[in-house]
Amino acid sequence: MIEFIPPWILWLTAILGIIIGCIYILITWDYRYWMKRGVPTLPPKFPFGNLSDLFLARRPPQDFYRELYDRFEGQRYAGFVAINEPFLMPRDPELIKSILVKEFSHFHDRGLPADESYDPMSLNLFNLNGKRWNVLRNKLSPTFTSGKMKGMFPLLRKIADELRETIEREIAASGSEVELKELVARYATDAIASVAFGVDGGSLVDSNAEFRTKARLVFSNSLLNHLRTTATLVAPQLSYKVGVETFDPIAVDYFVKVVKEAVDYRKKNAVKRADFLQLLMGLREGDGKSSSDEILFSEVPLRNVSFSHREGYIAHLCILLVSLTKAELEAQCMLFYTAGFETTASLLSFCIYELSQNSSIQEQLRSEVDAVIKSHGGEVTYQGLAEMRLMDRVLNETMRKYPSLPMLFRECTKEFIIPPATGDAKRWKAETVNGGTLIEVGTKIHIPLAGLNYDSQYFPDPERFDPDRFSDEAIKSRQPYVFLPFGEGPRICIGMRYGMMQSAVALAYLVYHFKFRPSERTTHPILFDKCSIFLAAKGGCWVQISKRD
Ligand code: HEM
Repeated sequence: MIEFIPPWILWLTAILGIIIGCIYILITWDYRYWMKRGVPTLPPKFPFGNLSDLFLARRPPQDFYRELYDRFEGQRYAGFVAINEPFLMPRDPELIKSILVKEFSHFHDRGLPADESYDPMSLNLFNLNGKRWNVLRNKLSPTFTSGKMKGMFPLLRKIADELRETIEREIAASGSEVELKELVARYATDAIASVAFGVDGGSLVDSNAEFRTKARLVFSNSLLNHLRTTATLVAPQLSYKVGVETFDPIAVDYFVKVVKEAVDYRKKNAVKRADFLQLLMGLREGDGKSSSDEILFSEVPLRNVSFSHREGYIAHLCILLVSLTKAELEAQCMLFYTAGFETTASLLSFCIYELSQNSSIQEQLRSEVDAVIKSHGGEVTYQGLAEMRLMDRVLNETMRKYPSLPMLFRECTKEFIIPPATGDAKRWKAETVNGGTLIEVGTKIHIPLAGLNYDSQYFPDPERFDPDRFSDEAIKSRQPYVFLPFGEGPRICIGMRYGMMQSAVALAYLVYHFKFRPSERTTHPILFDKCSIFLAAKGGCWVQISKRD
């Protein structure tokens, strides 16, 4: 038979065989990485390692990380492989604290690509590493000071009122059954457009406004988008090598155009606003004095810096003096735009879904909102929001049950040894360093938020929606570092306070004007979308909404 096969086919088959063989060896080379170190693990499978279910969208990311966490009950940490990159999953809150805070100098990066030649959008604060991140973080921190937040408040209130009007229109046109996720995403999109860029997003008025349709592209739950996000987050090195882009290129083009027009308009008309875009424009033009840290830094004379630190000091100073490039400015805008709506939309929609299922909590919250609004002259005010204690607990409990991201990630940037603990299983001496585990530079860390949030030793009866878990006493009596919806340490979410305020304003409006009941279109307990690394309900988040009398 073989003589009938043309030789070129034989050659091609042989070459293909060799290529596949090489890829196989390359990917599986380190599959015994954790086993060799005596770290609890599961056998990886070609080609996705331990993350096949995540990559192939066989299980929602939230459920996936929860199960991975639960399988290693009693262990302080476990090790896995994402395609060919080893990652550590810490379970112990003390170890988590070390990684995020105490030993931050060993774990200051997320290990994501940040390289203009690969993708200019990767130069954003979330991706940036080391000193570049540090400098930019200091420069951007003034975006959400208390003063700026107060300034944003009237804008948010106006958009929350537009949300109310839109829901009323929606009910009048299509009945009381409403899909909330998209509605509140439109609110959050318009809010960030207005407070950060001074632009009218117009997506509440028109669901097909370009600002919204392009935003949808970034977080669409298509398999392709799922592969892109998952690969960038959990196997960044490989994604970098194969050129996976950070955001959808059509959305990027549109948004870059919007930012350019806004910048040109402000320059041409000498318009200045106290917002994020203005801050960035100042940095772009070299007016970097807005960061208090920077001023502090430049005021330290060189002679006062110890000799061993001079090199770092000078390097730092040089970076500070360099203003933001055009690509850096656009990358920050794109990140703030996208970070601002998906997380808030997820939080608000799950929150209202839970309120629709728990009518007594809904009523208690409504009583609180009514009372505070009444005591503030019939208005939702900045001060009034701070007085809504149950509101804060309800939002926190929502983030416990529905964390936007199923895990936090870091990369080890300086060798670290996890010290042994008394309860650790016995291991061969050769596997350990002074009885501890050596974490090598480049090792990725995935902190399983979804697992911690449902661990019954920290949150008894975890499926129950119970805002009292976040009363002052309950927080005090709980082990710290088990609830981290915004992350922790120097890389904590920069938009945390704004995200909470934006959600609270909308929730106050919604609870004040409407009542919510369960809809049969969304199951209870909720099923999550398998194709979205950001937590999303499968088929949307439906509730029955009626106007209050
Ligand atoms: C409810 C709303 C939000 C949630 C739940 C959320 C959650 C998170 C989480 C979990 C992280 C990773 C933190 C870590 O690794 O320790 C993060 C980082 C970040 N978030 Fe948010 N976020 C929200 C809203 C926002 C908003 C409104 C913005 C901006 C307008 C924003 C901008 C960012 C940025 C820039 C980072 C990267 C910070 C850095 O690496 O220095 N987030 N967020």
